[in-house]
Order: sequence, then C-alpha cells, then structure tokens
Amino acid sequence: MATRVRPSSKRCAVIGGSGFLGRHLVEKLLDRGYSVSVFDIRQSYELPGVTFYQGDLCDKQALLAALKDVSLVFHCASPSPASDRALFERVNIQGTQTVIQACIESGVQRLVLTSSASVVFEGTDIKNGREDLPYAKKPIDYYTKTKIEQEKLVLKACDNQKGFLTVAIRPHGIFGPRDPQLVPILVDTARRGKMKFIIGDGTNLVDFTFVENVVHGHILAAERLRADSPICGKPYHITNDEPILFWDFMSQVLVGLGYPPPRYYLPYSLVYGLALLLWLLSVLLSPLISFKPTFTPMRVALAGTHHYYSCKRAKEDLGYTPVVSLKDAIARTVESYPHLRCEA
Ligand SMILES: NC(=O)C1=CN([C@@H]2O[C@H](COP(=O)(O)OP(=O)(O)OC[C@H]3O[C@@H](n4cnc5c(N)ncnc54)[C@H](OP(=O)(O)O)[C@@H]3O)[C@@H](O)[C@H]2O)C=CC1
Ligand SMILES: CC(C)CCC[C@@H](C)[C@H]1CC[C@H]2C3=C(CC[C@]12C)[C@@]1(C)CCC(=O)C[C@@H]1CC3
Repeated sequence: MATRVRPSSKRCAVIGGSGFLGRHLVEKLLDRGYSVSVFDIRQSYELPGVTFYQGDLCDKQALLAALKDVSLVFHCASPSPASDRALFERVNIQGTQTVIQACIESGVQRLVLTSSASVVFEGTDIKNGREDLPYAKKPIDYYTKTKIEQEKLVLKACDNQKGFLTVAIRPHGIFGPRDPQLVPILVDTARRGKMKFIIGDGTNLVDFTFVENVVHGHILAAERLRADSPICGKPYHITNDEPILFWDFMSQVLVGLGYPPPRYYLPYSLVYGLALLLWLLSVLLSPLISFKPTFTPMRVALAGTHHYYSCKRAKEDLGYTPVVSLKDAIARTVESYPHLRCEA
C-alpha cells in the first residue's frame, strides 16, 4: 500500500506573496528557515528559497500545483480596495472557497487567513474593539462586505476531526516600506495641494500597524495552530497596540517627507456629504467620463472616526507583542520612500 508522505511543517505557501504584506511575510518565513511557494496573479520579485507559481486563486488546478507537499498556507491575496464589486466577490468569496477546497484536497493542515479589523467597522466610532463585536451589518464598501464573507468561510472550515485547522488575523491600517497605498496616496494628495484640511475635530484615535508586526502575528498564529489549540477557528486583532490621533499620524509622515501638515478644520458631516455626492456623480457619469475622487466616503469615514482595536486576545493566546514601536516604524517608513520626498 502506498503511504502518503507527511509534508514538512517548514514548507509553506503564501497566496498573495507578491503583494505588500505577502512579500514581507515571505522574507520573514525564509529568515525562520521555511521554504516558501508563492502563488500570485503576478510575480514581482525573485528570491533564493522561493518558488513562484503565477495564477488566479479562483483556478483550483493552478492552486493544486502550488500546494503540493505544503502543510501550511497563508492566504493574503485580495484585489486592491479600489476594485469593483464583481472582482471582490469573485476573488474574496468564490476564490477563498476554492482556496479552502484546494487546501483540503492537497492535505494542507493549517490555513492562516489575512482578514481585516474592518470587518466590524460600519463608519462609526470603534474604541478598543474586541473580536466579539458583531460583523458589520452595513459594511462601508464591497471590500469590507467580501472580507466578512471570506473570514466566515475560513473560520467555518476549521475541522479538528479532519485535521484541517484555520485561524484569521485581523490587522488594521498596515503601513511600512513598499506599501503601495497609504504613503503614496497621502503624498499624491499633498502634491495636489489637497492635504491642507483636518476632517472633523482631529481628536479621533486610530490604529496603524507596522507591516513587521502584522507578519509577526501571522507567524505566531501559524506556529500555535495545533489540534485542540484554543486559537482554532478564531479571529485575532493584530495592531501596534498604540492608537494614535489619525491626523497626528498623517502629519508625522507628511512632515517626515518634507510636506506641510494639514492645518485647517472642516466639519466631518460636510466632507462626508460632499464625498457621497462626488461618488454618486462618478457612478452616474461613468459611461461618459471616468474620474476617481480622492476623498471617497470610505476614506472620509476612516479619517474622521475613532477605529482602534484591542489585541488582548492575541497577547493571551498567541503571546503577541508588537516587535517594532510606532515611533521607529514611522521613521523607518519615511526613510524608505526617498523618491516621495518633497522636492521644493
Ligand atoms: N493594506 C492594509 O492596510 C490592510 C490589508 N489587509 C489585508 O491584507 C492582505 C494583503 O494586503 P496588501 O498586501 O495590502 O495587498 P496587495 O494588493 O499589496 O497584495 C495582494 C496580492 O494579491 C494578489 N492578487 C489579487 N487577486 C488575486 C488573484 N485572483 N489570484 C492571485 N493573486 C491575487 C495581488 O495582485 P495584484 O496587485 O495584481 O492585484 C497582490 O499581489 C489582503 O487580504 C488585505 O485585505 C487587511 C487589513 C489592512
Ligand atoms: C486622503 C486622506 C484623507 C487619507 C489618505 C490615507 C488613506 C489612503 C489611508 C488611511 C487609512 C487607510 C486604511 C486602508 C487603506 C488606506 C487608508 C484609507 C484600509 C481600507 C486598507 C484595507 C483594510 O482592510 C482596512 C484599512 C483601513 C485603513
């Protein structure tokens, strides 16, 4: 009788490993002695010890090739937040179902999903939110709506009897070197002279999480995901555990890169109303002209409300503490973008 060779626990796959978080995760896994297969729709780098598989995660056959002899899978692929409803549904919902099926068929034992703390955010204040908050009933956009469905699918698939264990990491506001979103969008907005205003009274606290802390949370979860461990089938907030005023964070990054910080105050409801109107116009006029407003309702909601989360559960169950402080993280991030410095 042929015996099935148990895959090495140091052999893993990172779905979405060409992206911002995925690549940082791959680099840390290599440091820790893992051999890594990356599955992604694009290949953005080459590294010794990494095998690339290029494909769409909705294609089970393509996934099966990448998951051969792999015991641990990290799923951190997602379309960018600016994508449309159909793409979010296809990749985050149907695609995640395909990932789960492919993992089970390949004999993968552990699946770590990158979810998002935003799965409980409805555009109103969250202060020190715990994991037992209900999922948003009115998610602020399709990204969030499909992240909720994705997390539910992965956590429900956790099955101790079958030896398929799952856990979800919920980071918030990831930033750091090579992030294609937060700092580049901020700088672009500043260069177009639109970063002069503080939305609301400027007192809202928010979590921004350095990418290396997010990676640390993922690896702790993977290494503690064992049969009958209390973490099976649960979500975990991973943050820097140092909530900061949204506008202080923005100002520190801007000033670090040589741009003036925002100084003038605008009422939250006025800006939110304008953002809604612009969004509506962009949808109505889309057959004629295409424009993407900078101040989307989602960004305004994130810029003008409290949204910070407790990572007590991660501390207790995973032994998590951030490895890089917010101060050092901001300094390292600013240094990593010399090409985005103000030239004037
Ligand atoms: N950035 C943040 O602040 C936060 C992010 N998250 C979550 O973290 C994860 C990683 O985010 P981040 O690194 O910022 O995102 P990136 O867009 O940088 O990385 C995602 C990667 O997945 C790839 N991808 C997209 N669709 C598919 C597909 N159908 N098949 C295979 N690969 C695909 C992307 O390719 P391409 O670029 O070509 O689309 C990209 O390489 C995501 O799940 C996101 O929801 C959670 C909380 C906060
Ligand atoms: C134009 C300015 C008012 C704001 C510029 C910064 C924003 C681009 C970022 C501030 C908070 C960020 C954030 C995300 C994306 C980038 C920001 C809006 C996410 C939506 C990314 C995906 C998630 O899962 C949640 C994040 C929350 C914070």
